[in-house]
Amino acid sequence: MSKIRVYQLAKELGISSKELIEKLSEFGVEVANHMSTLEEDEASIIMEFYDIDNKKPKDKKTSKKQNRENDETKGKEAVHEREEKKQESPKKIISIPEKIIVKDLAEKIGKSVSEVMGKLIALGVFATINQEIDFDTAEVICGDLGIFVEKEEVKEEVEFGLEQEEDKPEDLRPRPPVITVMGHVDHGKTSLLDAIRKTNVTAKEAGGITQHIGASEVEVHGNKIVFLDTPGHEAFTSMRARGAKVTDIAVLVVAADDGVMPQTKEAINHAKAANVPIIVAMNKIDKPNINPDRVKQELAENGVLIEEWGGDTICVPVSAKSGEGIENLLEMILLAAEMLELKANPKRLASGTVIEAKLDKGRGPVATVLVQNGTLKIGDSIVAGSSYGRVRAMMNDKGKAIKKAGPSTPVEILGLSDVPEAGDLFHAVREDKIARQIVEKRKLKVREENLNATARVTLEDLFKHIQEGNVKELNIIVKADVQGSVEAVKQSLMKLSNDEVKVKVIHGGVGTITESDIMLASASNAIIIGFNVRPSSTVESLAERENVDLRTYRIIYEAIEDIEAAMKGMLEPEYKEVVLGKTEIRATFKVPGVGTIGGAYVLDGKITRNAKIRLIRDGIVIHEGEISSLKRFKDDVREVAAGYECGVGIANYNDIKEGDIIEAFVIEEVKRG
Ligand SMILES: Nc1nc2c(ncn2[C@@H]2O[C@H](COP(=O)(O)OP(=O)(O)OP(=O)(O)O)[C@@H](O)[C@H]2O)c(=O)[nH]1
Repeated sequence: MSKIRVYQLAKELGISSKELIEKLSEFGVEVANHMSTLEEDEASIIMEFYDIDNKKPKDKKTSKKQNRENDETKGKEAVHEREEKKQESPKKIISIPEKIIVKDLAEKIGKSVSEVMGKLIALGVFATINQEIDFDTAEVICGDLGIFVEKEEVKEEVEFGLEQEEDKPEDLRPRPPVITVMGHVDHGKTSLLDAIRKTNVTAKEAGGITQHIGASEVEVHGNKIVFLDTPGHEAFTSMRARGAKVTDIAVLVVAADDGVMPQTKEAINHAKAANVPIIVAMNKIDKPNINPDRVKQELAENGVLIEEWGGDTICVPVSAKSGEGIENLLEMILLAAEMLELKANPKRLASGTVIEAKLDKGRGPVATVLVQNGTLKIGDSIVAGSSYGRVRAMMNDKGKAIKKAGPSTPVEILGLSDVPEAGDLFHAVREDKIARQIVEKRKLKVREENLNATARVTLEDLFKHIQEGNVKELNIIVKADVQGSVEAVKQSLMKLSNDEVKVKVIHGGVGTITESDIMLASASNAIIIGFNVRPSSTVESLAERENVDLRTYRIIYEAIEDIEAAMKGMLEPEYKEVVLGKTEIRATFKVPGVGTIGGAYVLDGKITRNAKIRLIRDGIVIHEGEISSLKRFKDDVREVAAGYECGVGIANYNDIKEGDIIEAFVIEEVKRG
């Protein structure tokens, strides 16, 4: 038997937890309450005392005969109890939340409040009728009352009314397909999108200027098709990674003169992984020396078998340059969409995905959203990722203000509190309050996750995170003494990006490392790099508390080397710096033939004669070197501890001023575990 909770053991013994707690106390085992855990030996003392079969305390004087009689009666009772169970209806399991108010629990399980409270008191829990009890306690009480309960999975959606009820079949209407264009670089994705939009410019839209909002609608014989403007499988997959499923059909652009290339293969795999059907647009057919058959062969080799070769993938020859085949491609898209029977319910509250978002100086947060179900209207309260608000204005892809947007409509919206991220899902909700509550809850969750130290990136374990696929972006904050260094570091760091990890400098600035830098790093899981700047002790301890990896360097290339090595899993910090303490210069004295000596006070830690030091003025390192003399009164000393005064001389350095801080440190070898 392993560890067991008091209430569980009480249940096994068929006694109340209160009774068990009292009994445990008699045996010298003090427990706090019914939820306390008992060690194996503690539990076995009690098990020995109680006869588990009888569920009664053992009476040592009971004769064997009596025991036999007891057994017989017990047998009879058991048979009777069986018979009784047969007549009972099957037990229902009641779902209750993580926390529940006493009277709500009573109502839920169909018992009187006094009955529930009675059980609570028996457990040693003195809760009032309006007080909350946790699931574990509720489970025990319900168990005593012969009711099975299970923990309710409270989904945010359900809690806040985002619950997606099944649409009724009669409410469903056909909706336009949403297309992503993918393919190898230079095979003509952008040209194809442009050509498609051009074929669609009607005389009414004079000048044919298409507003760039992240997605555009084209109309073919009265049917709409929506194209996402950001071509490429990276955008497609990054959305998908965020849980958004936006694309109905992928158009795979393959240049007829080039064939299947590495990114074509990637695009195929990404579309397949998402279960999105592919239509091949064989582009550049206007060019001489093309070989469509070879391209089809290569496609087949990569798992895309086109119709004329017995497969089910449509292949349309096109030229984005001359416009040839574009109409045909659009018709084929409509045909394929028809097969998919895409439907949505325009009657419900809108939901969909954020396609693009930015902060506009004049208009505030601007987001392009694709409505995927329901109808979005001006004035609707919405929540998108960690932002919420009311739709103040809506604009379609032609730049026209609109009042409502149905399924498969891309619209630019104004009115959000913050800039959401591409790939965030959005929902219209019944009232502002709900939107706000959802966002507050989401932000709290993000913060909690960020506080989870194990999720933090440090250079030491960066490689491991990369290999496990946990890190796709390495966020870095750069602080330096001069702007030139900030820029230089930023540039060099960004160049370290590779296929697996994007190195991103999320913030850079001149000056010492501040508390706000630490909080930014903490919220964005970033590493802080400082050049010739030192954090104050307060900032250092905040970094420690927030588990932020903070590193300071004197030479730029050393930082770059460290990060590069960390990304390759070869970081070998054989030595590390250990700060001994900080000493403040309170006066200076010129000593002829020696130089400037600082009259100093050790603020924290200690200063030692053989330590290395750096001289810090207003958070900026102005000198790094060694101590030339350390004295208390007239005597040379090896070290001076916090709270004592001393005289400090710095080797070959005289520019010491009142208020300067001397940070003493030693270099220690790091034992790599
Ligand atoms: N002859 C000919 N050239 C084309 C055609 N389509 C595109 N091009 C040319 O091919 C080159 C690449 O086209 P893009 O549309 O920029 O290709 P892309 O796939 O969007 O490229 P990235 O955006 O860089 O990935 C450009 O020089 C186009 O003018 C076509 O149908 N015929």
